[in-house]
Amino acid sequence: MMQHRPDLDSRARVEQFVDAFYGHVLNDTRLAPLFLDVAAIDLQVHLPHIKDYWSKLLLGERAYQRHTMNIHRHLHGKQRLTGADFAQWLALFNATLDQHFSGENTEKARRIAATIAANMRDRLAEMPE
Ligand code: HEM
Repeated sequence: MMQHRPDLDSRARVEQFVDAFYGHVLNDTRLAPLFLDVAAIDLQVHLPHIKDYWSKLLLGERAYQRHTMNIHRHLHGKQRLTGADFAQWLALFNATLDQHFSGENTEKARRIAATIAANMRDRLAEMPE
């Protein structure tokens, strides 16, 4: 029997999703070093921003007001983000959704992530070496 999976329809669900997604990302041999070595993020600071970000996009919360593109430009300046990096990021994002969530907002999250990832990848690719 197909297990019932909840939708990303509350702050608590979005937080669960982000924690599960980062569980994958921070164990991924391609992506983990970008977070832990290149950017050397403090998870206690970073994760609340990511939770605010997805709560804004999926639930219309207003807390997130930061310039995500500039943050990735800065990262890209330290170590170039490749098409393969973006493909892996998106694969883990979708795999996390497949495992735990389903429904309208879950599908919306897939569409938004794919659009923003492609846009970010293309804009960064235009940056001079
Ligand atoms: C190759 C793919 C990606 C990698 C390796 C990556 C990596 C990172 C890293 C290392 C940071 C922390 C930067 C810092 O604080 O110095 C960050 C921040 C962030 N990323 Fe990404 N990212 C990727 C794609 C994306 C995409 C596609 C999105 C959105 C759909 C996204 C959303 C964010 C957000 C919201 C922040 C938080 C910025 C803040 O307000 O502090 N990232 N990312």
